[in-house]
Amino acid sequence: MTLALGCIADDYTGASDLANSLAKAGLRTVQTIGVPAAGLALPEIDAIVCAFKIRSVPAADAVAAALQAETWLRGQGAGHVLYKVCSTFDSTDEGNIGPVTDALRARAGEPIALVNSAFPEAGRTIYQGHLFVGALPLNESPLKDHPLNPMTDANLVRVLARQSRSGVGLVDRKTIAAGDAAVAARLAALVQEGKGAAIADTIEDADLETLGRVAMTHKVSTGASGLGLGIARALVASGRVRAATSGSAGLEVVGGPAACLAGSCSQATLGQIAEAERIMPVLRLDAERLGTDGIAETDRAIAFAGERIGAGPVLVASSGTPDEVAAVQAKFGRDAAGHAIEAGMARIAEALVARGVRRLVVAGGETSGAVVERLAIPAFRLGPEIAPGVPVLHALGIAGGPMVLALKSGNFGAPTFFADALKLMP
Ligand SMILES: Nc1ncnc2c1ncn2[C@@H]1O[C@H](COP(=O)(O)OP(=O)(O)O)[C@@H](O)[C@H]1O
Ligand SMILES: O=C(O)[C@@H](O)C(=O)COP(=O)(O)O
Repeated sequence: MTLALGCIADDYTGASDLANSLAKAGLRTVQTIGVPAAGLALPEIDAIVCAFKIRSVPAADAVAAALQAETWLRGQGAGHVLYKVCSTFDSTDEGNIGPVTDALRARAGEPIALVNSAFPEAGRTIYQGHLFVGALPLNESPLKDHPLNPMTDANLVRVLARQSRSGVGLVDRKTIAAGDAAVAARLAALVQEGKGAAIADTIEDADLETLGRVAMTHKVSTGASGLGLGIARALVASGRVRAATSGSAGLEVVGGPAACLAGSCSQATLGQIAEAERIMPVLRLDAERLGTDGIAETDRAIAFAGERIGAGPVLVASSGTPDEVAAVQAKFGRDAAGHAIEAGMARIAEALVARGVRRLVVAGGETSGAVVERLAIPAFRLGPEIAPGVPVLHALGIAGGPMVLALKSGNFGAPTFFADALKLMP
């Protein structure tokens, strides 16, 4: 197997979002959880997305994981490695986008890395280095209230510079509209100025196609699904990959009980939980009690779901409003609160799978990471798309028969997302 593209994703929902974009562009794609064990049989594929949970861990740990994956992906033949980050640039001044990009670039011996988190299909655009979420600058969007990485500056050149060893420059829209040679010349000029990373503007998919072609002339880049799409289209257009009619599988019946878990506190997920209350039993966890008496609170959820899953899907949610999140964080601290709640969600998932659940929907990137790690699923192949950036995932390499999951980025999906997902997970 020779890979056309190797990807390292900083969270699990982001990984499936990217894998979905690559598959839609015709690349045969598999998502692995970390670097897979040597024995895992992979089908003939064009791209691998190695999913990690390294968005909110200490920078040194994120760098170590990414470098390990880079070595493995290069060993599989990947000429280009894309570091997949969130389209809303989720990070703090400590990292981890800057430290990992610096490390991957140094490892590849490249003078500069293109960095672009745009995903126009999901409303993420970049102009003069400023990231917009729909019509709002990042710092005015709901991301300002993210429980782990509140985004308070829309200027990605500044945001990345604060967390990078290298200087950061801008490739503006006018340069991108002028084409590949103009972008290459701008990157060369930035290298002369001593910059090691370049934020690139993007308003529409055509910009991503230019950036994808230019990225492929380098060994490493950093971006979200949009840049992945640009790179995939460049690979197909250049003839390096023959596009499959569809890089993902169609609808497959798995059957058995279904459950949904929500740990995202995004506005989108809060709305989706409210909507789900119209069609399925919903248990709202007491987040504070998860911190003080996690076993009792998760036992309550396991009993609630266990009594009902025979009759239809159920939803268990820890999600809270910004004020509720602030209160829990004031009591336990930001990281400890997040860890305790994630551990609770993982325990509930494990118990529900032990009770026969084979169809599982999880909302939230960190939450999905905690759940998938606990379930020890080594890899996924792609199923149909539920919403932009959210595919159905078929578990590979597990015992106990087929299992499907949907790992939803907190911000993604229509208000009816939980029902939409279950419809495509029969
Ligand atoms: N009620 C709550 N109070 C405080 N933190 C919470 C609450 N519910 C969930 N969390 C934590 O908030 C974080 C949400 O992150 P994540 O799951 O990645 O969602 P998103 O996809 O929206 O970023 C997780 O660490 C989760 O454990
Ligand atoms: O790029 C994106 O927006 C998503 O792929 C993603 O990474 C979302 O992260 P979470 O919101 O933490 O799920």
